[in-house]
Amino acid sequence: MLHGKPYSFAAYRGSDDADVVKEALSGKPCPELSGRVLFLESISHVDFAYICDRHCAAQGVVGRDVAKLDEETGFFYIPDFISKEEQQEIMENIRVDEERERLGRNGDSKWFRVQVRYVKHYGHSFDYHRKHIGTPDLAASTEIPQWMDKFVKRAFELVPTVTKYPDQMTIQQYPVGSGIPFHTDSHTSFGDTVFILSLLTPVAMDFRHPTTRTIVTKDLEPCSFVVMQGETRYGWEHAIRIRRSDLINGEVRERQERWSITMRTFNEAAECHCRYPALCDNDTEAVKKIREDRLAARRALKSATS
Ligand SMILES: O=C(O)CCC(=O)C(=O)O
Ligand SMILES: [Fe+2]
Repeated sequence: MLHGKPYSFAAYRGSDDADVVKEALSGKPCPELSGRVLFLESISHVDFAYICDRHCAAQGVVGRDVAKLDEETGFFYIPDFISKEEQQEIMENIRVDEERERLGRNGDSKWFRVQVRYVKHYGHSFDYHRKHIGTPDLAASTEIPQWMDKFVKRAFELVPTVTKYPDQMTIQQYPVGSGIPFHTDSHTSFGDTVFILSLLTPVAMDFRHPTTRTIVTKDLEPCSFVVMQGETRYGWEHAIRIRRSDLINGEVRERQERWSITMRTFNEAAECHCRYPALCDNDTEAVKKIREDRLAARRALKSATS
């Protein structure tokens, strides 16, 4: 950037939107600027959620300045949700399914590496590049495994606000030192409830509020279960920091390999009408296109079957 030259920044929700604008405007005379030529460049590290939510807060869209996450704000934490024996059972089921799937597919695996962690999807896959539901071939199966059934039923019993049976599940393996960057689970990919079952070792999960930048750290113990709904699910981001240890109650705790199982419901309409626009992907060009494509597919199916 040259000194003494004026620059402006525009924030987009994703690089696809930024690319569309660049393609349409850059290097061309702009009638609104008396024909002056605009030169656009894109960068990927502006924290658009922060900028956008500051703007929304000024308009009173996001009102609350909370520094706590609890059941009132949609954060449910259930320690010892499963027993150590059940944890063993789950790890064994993961291993057995893996063997069966490998045999069925001539050794082809549905485990994928994302940064340093490994992920495997059931029911619906997730495309981390597009930040939305991925193609069916990337999922290990069209349903979530039957061996999770009793745990889902347990969640229904323990958390009365859980009302929908999940149809998407992701198993993740976190090697020591790995994590997941700050994100909110895509609003238009999934419904209003996200489950996290933590396996084998503990980890600190950070939640970040986009307006206040408050960080709330929750320690996720092995065998614990988290339900995220409402404000926690839609209005905060969450992350597991990329590091080899966590500071818990003033003590350094070395990390060990961790596993997790997350479950969600598929958002068929790909629409979201939440009160948290800064973290919502409802109005992005990419999601508008997804809605159009799904509608076209439904129409094509209808005309083929009528
Ligand atoms: O593994 C976890 O505990 C959380 C994973 C997560 O946030 C996600 O997959 O969206
Ligand atoms: Fe997440």
